[in-house]
Amino acid sequence: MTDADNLKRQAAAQALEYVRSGMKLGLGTGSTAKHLVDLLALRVNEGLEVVGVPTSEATRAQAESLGVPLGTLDEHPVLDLCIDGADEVGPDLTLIKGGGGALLREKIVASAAKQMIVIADASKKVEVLGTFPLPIEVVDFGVAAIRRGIDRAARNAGCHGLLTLRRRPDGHVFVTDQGHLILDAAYHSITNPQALAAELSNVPGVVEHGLFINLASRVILAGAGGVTVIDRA
Ligand SMILES: O=C(CO)[C@H](O)[C@H](O)COP(=O)(O)O
Repeated sequence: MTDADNLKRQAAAQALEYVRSGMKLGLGTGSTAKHLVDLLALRVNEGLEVVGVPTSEATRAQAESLGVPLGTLDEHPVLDLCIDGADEVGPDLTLIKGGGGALLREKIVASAAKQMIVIADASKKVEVLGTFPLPIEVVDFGVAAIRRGIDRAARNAGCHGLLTLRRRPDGHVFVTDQGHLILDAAYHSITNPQALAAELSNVPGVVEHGLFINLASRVILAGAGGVTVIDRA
């Protein structure tokens, strides 16, 4: 396991301390969430009783293969806790998410949870969001016009930068679990995430964006110096 992987696993292990039998749990997506599901499965095999609601087909497949009981958000519209990774953690626990392309389901699941715990290695903590390109999920219709709408909206919030259509490693266009496309926005510095989030949400064709505001209640960061838990004020 690499050092970074080891830190991700430490953060995931710490998050499991907050999981109790009987909980309905949102299960995140990505390499850190993958550790969480691995560790959760070990606890389930020891007798922990939970129902997981996965945020992606990848997480569903992993959890299913490990024997974690799963349900849908339609069956469990209120979750006790959601545990997920993040691409950046900014001030007031604002987040950029969607590096793995699951932002839409992740935001729906996090919004349905009474509490969201974010797990990450400490390198994800930033003073200003935006070094990580902001994923913006759009419909597959009129993408050139949607891009212009996004550019206008971003300017209104003091941001500008290149939008890149996300592709898979094999060069094919990346399509989300919900059948949409992702534009990755290289804004570099998002000084007013609330304003940008509001602007982007008003662009026709934008399904969701990767700014998570007022959703994370706790962040668990694992670094060389140990594990730090930060609660939202
Ligand atoms: O938002 C996400 C997926 O859509 C992930 O949580 C985010 O990309 C972090 O991934 P990782 O744990 O692999 O660094």
